[in-house]
Amino acid sequence: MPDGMIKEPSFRESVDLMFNRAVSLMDLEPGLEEKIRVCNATYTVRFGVRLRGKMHTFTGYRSVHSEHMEPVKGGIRYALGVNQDEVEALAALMTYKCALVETPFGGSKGGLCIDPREWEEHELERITRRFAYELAKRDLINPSQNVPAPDMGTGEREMAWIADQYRRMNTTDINAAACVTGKPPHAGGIAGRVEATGRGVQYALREFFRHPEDVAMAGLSGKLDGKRVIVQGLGNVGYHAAHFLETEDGAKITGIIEHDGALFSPAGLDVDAVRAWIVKYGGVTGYPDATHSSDGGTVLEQECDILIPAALEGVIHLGNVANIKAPLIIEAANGPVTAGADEYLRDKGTVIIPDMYANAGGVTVSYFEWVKNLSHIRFGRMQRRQEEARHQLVVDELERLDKYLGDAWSMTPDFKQKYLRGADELELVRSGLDDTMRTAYQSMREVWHGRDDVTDLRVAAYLVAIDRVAASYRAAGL
Ligand SMILES: NC(=O)c1ccc[n+]([C@@H]2O[C@H](COP(=O)([O-])OP(=O)(O)OC[C@H]3O[C@@H](n4cnc5c(N)ncnc54)[C@H](O)[C@@H]3O)[C@@H](O)[C@H]2O)c1
Repeated sequence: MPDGMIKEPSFRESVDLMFNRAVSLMDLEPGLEEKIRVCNATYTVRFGVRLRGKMHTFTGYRSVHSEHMEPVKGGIRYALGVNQDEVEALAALMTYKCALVETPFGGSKGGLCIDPREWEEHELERITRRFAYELAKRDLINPSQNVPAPDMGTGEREMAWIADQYRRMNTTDINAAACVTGKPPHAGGIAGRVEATGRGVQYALREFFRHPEDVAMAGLSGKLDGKRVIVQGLGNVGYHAAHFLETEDGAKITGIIEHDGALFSPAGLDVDAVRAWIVKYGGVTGYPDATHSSDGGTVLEQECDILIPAALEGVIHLGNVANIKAPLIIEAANGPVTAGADEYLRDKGTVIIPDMYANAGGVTVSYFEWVKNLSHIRFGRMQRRQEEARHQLVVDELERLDKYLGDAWSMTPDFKQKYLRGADELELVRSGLDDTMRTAYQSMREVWHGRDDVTDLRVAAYLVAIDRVAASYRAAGL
């Protein structure tokens, strides 16, 4: 967070400032700008759970930023610092993110003030079920109105509890599984959701590096191979991004910053080994094959090619921005750069791939999961229909061969299966995600390069997103 000396806007104000910068370049009809910007409603709940012999009171939030499309969508965060300003900022980012990647949702976000590490699993289950009950009875969890997902401090396990709680409260709702996404595969989830946000970060970087002019704007050249990367937060998003970049693109992860300090190794860290150490010991302290610093901030400021903040908001602020050396920052976390730091970096020429695009992989694959749940059909099978339509001639030919060859098909089972059953779910999810990340990048890029008054990707992303939200308000006649 900022040094005490420097007063910066809150997270929500920071998001609004970025929004206003984009709106000043648009020609929206009077009143529409405000309607889009404001948060529609935030529900605060305080509930008690009897644990360890006494009653504990917990505070939670669910904020609905925009219902221009329903259901609204956004994760549930478990962290001690959760507050109304934060959930409203995150809900607003969800509205713009969904519009940018064209998932048909409004924006929402929730949070519970809790340190999950302080509680046993069975205690967390009781707390989560009670929180889910409080939200579901007000339709703040509902397959057609409000669909949560994982965020910091939550994952598949919590989503399975939430889905089960909703199902118990709505036993006749045939679409109950679609009330939340990010569920484990055996509880209605979809392959590839856990990795989705980090995978999306990788796809976003691959798309960026497909455009040498864009790469040159960051003062870089070449491909991802050999690029020095520093990652802050080796949780769900940071780990998957770092793991895929290291193992599939040849990037060198030179720094990893965690809650208890940071590791640095110019030769490159073994991401899986660091992750295993964190899982075992709760942090990076003591990890043997790197230089350890108890002050994570020093590694954030190290030389590198790509900086990936993947933990908290507001980590690059007016107090440290002058020391940030990375020429390219990809915002895997939501809001890691404050509005003031953003302006400083823009003036310096640092290229920032903004959060609303960079971490949209999660909501994209959540959309696939929601569609899968509502369709009540195995995802691969549904996709097969499209495949078949596209390859109708091939399918006709296969059927003809089927009749002709009969049992002889057993000689080529893989070939036949591939065509007649469709690709497997993970393959489909990954290709759908890749396609989404490419298309969204193109839409931002057209604005970035196509308008003289647009000099950065963040404002380009806001322009595309706000334009789409405005169009849906106009269409609805509001
Ligand atoms: N999970 C998702 O699908 C998803 C989707 C979109 C955006 N995001 C955003 O990505 C960010 C991370 O989410 P996540 O799901 O990976 O959370 P997570 O809880 O899985 O991981 C967060 C990691 O950050 C570390 N951390 C905490 N405080 C830190 C500090 N001060 N310095 C360095 N590291 C610290 C934690 O120890 C943990 O390893 C958040 O901003 C979240 O809103 C997550």
